[in-house]
Amino acid sequence: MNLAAEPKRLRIAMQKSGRLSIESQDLLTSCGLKINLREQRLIAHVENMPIDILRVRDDDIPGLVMDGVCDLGIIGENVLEEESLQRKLDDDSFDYTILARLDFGSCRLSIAVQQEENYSGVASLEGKTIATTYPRLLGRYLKQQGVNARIVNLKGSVEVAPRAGLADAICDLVSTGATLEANGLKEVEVIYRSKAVLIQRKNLTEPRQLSLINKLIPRISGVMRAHESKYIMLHAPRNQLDAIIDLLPGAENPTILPLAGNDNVVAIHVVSSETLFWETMEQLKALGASSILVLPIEKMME
Ligand SMILES: Nc1ncnc2c1ncn2[C@@H]1O[C@H](COP(=O)(O)OP(=O)(O)OP(=O)(O)O)[C@@H](O)[C@H]1O
Ligand SMILES: O=P(O)(O)OC[C@H]1O[C@H](OP(=O)(O)OP(=O)(O)O)[C@H](O)[C@@H]1O
Ligand SMILES: [Mg+2]
Repeated sequence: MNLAAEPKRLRIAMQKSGRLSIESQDLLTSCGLKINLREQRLIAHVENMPIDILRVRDDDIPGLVMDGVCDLGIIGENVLEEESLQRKLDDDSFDYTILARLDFGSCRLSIAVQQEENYSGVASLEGKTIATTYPRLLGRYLKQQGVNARIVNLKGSVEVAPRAGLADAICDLVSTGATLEANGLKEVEVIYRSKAVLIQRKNLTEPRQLSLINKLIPRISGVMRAHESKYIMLHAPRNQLDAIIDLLPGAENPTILPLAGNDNVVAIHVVSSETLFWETMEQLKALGASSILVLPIEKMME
């Protein structure tokens, strides 16, 4: 067998274990990739497509894609942007393309100070020490704000730095704010908002790989659209049809079906682009609707 003539398998890097790993894997699985992750291996083969999944620390993913070791990567924008800024400073290459902004990994990079501190704006950080895992993003923000502060680069446990006397403030990822609260800190400035993204390396030219990517992208959009959408079914009295349809979010073209043996009631089926809130369900019920079902949608293609 002539191995050199074998087309290369597409390599996708994703986080092995952490905040992005389950959703990255679920996304790929929902796109039809059969991934065998039973073994704790670095590389997992996709059984039904010429794709390999590399499972690594998230910090390594931007570099693996920028250096062309992997073709695609799923990564938080915060880590991607930090790596890009670092590479710019080092005069290193930092080329990539964002193929899709994903619907998970939402968080913000924020500056926080001790709860009892009298914070009066970003200027009050002048001359202070700020601990962070994101020195380049923080450095860029402080420069834009014209503030001189000392940045202490920590790889973890940033939130304990003020109490440990290592810093006056921190700059760390926040989602619910529970970590800050548990450590006696308050969020005072949001400096960056992040989501997970799918990135592609530059200079990817192999036709078979490009056609695989062109197949994956609409599937990813379809999965994300399905996550946002719901299939709603209900029974409605005919004389309240208009009022009921008005209450259904995104129900431009509902399907109206007759019910056997009852001319006064119809079934309404609708794909809604939004969640149906309990309040709306209660209003529907008050208008005489019954048997209201809200179902998740697995896949969508238009
Ligand atoms: N609280 C959060 N809520 C939502 N997304 C988050 C949250 N914290 C982090 N993220 C996103 O998930 C990414 C990975 O976070 P995680 O905490 O798993 O990283 P890590 O500890 O550096 O993992 P690794 O061991 O792979 O280096 C972050 O870079 C960010 O994009
Ligand atoms: O605002 P919250 O909802 O509390 O989330 C914020 C925390 O989440 C992340 O850490 P994670 O829990 O992933 O653990 P890690 O510090 O080990 O990465 C992040 O580094 C914060 O510490
Ligand atoms: Mg990491």
